[in-house]
Amino acid sequence: MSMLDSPASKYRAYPVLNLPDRTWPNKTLTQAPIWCSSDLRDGNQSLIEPMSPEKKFKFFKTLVAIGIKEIEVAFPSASQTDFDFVRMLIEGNHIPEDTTIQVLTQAREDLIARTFESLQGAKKAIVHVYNATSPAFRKIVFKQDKEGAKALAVHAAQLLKKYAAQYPETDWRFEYSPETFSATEPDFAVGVCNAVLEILEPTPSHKVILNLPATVEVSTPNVYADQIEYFGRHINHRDNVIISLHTHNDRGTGIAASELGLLAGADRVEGCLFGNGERTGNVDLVTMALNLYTHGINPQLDFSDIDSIRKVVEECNQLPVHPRHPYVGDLVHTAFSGSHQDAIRKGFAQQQADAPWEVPYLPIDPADIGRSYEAVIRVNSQSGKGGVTYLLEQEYGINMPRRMQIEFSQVIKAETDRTGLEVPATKIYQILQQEYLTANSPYHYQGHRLQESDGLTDVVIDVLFDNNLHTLNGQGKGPLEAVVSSLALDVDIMDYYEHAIGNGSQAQAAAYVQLRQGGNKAVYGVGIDGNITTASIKALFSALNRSLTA
Ligand SMILES: CC(=O)SCCNC(=O)CCNC(=O)[C@H](O)C(C)(C)COP(=O)(O)OP(=O)(O)OC[C@H]1O[C@@H](n2cnc3c(N)ncnc32)[C@H](O)[C@@H]1OP(=O)(O)O
Ligand SMILES: CC(C)C(=O)C(=O)O
Repeated sequence: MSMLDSPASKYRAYPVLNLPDRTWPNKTLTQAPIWCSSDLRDGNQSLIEPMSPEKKFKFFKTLVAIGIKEIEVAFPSASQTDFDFVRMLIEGNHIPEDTTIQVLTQAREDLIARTFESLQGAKKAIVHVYNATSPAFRKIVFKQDKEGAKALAVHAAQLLKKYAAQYPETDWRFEYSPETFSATEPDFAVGVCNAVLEILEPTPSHKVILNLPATVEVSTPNVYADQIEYFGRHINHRDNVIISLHTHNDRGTGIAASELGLLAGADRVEGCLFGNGERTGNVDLVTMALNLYTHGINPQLDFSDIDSIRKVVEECNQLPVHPRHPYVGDLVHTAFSGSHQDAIRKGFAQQQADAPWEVPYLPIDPADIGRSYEAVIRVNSQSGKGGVTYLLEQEYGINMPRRMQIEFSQVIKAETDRTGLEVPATKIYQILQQEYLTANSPYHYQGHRLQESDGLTDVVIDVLFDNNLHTLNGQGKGPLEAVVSSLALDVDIMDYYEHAIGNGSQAQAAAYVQLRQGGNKAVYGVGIDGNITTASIKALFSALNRSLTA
């Protein structure tokens, strides 16, 4: 078997809705939707090993801490484990006042009865019932016509009311999903939902949630948005209905579909953290929320410590989050390539604390979600001077002059080309030491004494040369000129730069000297010392030795 030359013989596009007066393309998002996590139900039902009660409880507490107020915690009629989990939450009084648990059931009386039993004693709860309504499901799974599918939904709604009446101590809310909504004829989906509403009689205080799933994503996100806008226009009791989105990601556009669905008038989003869920996953609530945040909208969810949340999710789902996953992946705030690093480094340098975020290539300030800046720049053979410079600045306080950045990045490039590996900051500093700070041959500086008179500096320098101690004498307008004069070599100083590393009594001076010796090409040397003059003299010898041994 292989791919078909003519896939139309096997696959076809789903019909699209004719909605020429659609309004959603001209809208923008201005506020967060109602969020509902389906991690403990849709997420859980798609795992290789469903979560243990302990893991579910840990996940539940994490969802509460994030600030999610509606949490689909189980499919209680599916298993004793799920049933017991709901009981544990209720009997253990683990549900915060401002949080509502939600549970799912098929539209079957035995399952609905068991579902209500699991919720006995809850202060409030959402019971969510579904049946698939699309032509394929009617034909293949249920062997029903349209009337049959509608009757199943209506009967389910009647059962919700019947069983809710048996547990009057609970404040009940209801949710109905025409499963496979996005593959259902839009007018039929509206018809089924209107019939359900006639039974459930929504009110302003007890709105009914109509959840419109892209159970399998079958079209481009604009088609889903048209379906949502059409639904919102035609559904009865619109003011007492919460339109909820539940997108999956089969075509890779689950987030786009939910975002466009919100533009099209939806009020609520169901999904899972980091996009876990059946097949390619449910819509990722974290990405949706942080997409709002990076447009300046408070998502009403807290991801200030995104890595701790990821840790819990990975542990509970036993699935890793991809290193390229938006906002949270290990590599998503990291630049390896030279031009990105250069722009990021300049961006950080120019970013004012209270100004709008404007660091190139970083759509979010990693610090806002608890990430350090450590991993923002990493160096390999794709990197340039910006990355090397950034790491030395950040990790070691070394701030090389521009021309030395160019020279030193070539040294690092030679290393990355040789090994093909990343070079971490520690290794970069080690190379700086080997190449510059310990360039002690043939002149190994031992110490010096200075004397100033009449605007001139006299210097006496002790150096090891050929393993013998030599004392050199020189005079000049400053220490460096005096040292150069002591050498009796053809040396021109081309560039000099110095700065402090750290502050207070622990501060050190870093000095950079570029010199040209004889006909050799100009090279840099670096010296670091507690004394600025000593740092400069060390830098001069570092440059001289590098030139003589080049
Ligand atoms: C898109 C979604 O994610 S929907 C949620 C899916 N989640 C799950 O299924 C997880 C939990 N499910 C389960 O544990 C089981 O499927 C149960 C307990 C619900 C039902 O188990 P069983 O009674 O053994 O039925 P089974 O799993 O084979 O389900 C298929 C039957 O349910 C019927 N069915 C499927 N969906 C529905 C529905 N929403 N309402 C009513 N009946 C339905 C099918 O037509 C089929 O009936 P048939 O046996 O008469 O042909
Ligand atoms: C039950 C429904 C909401 C569902 O999970 C889906 O359609 O994906």
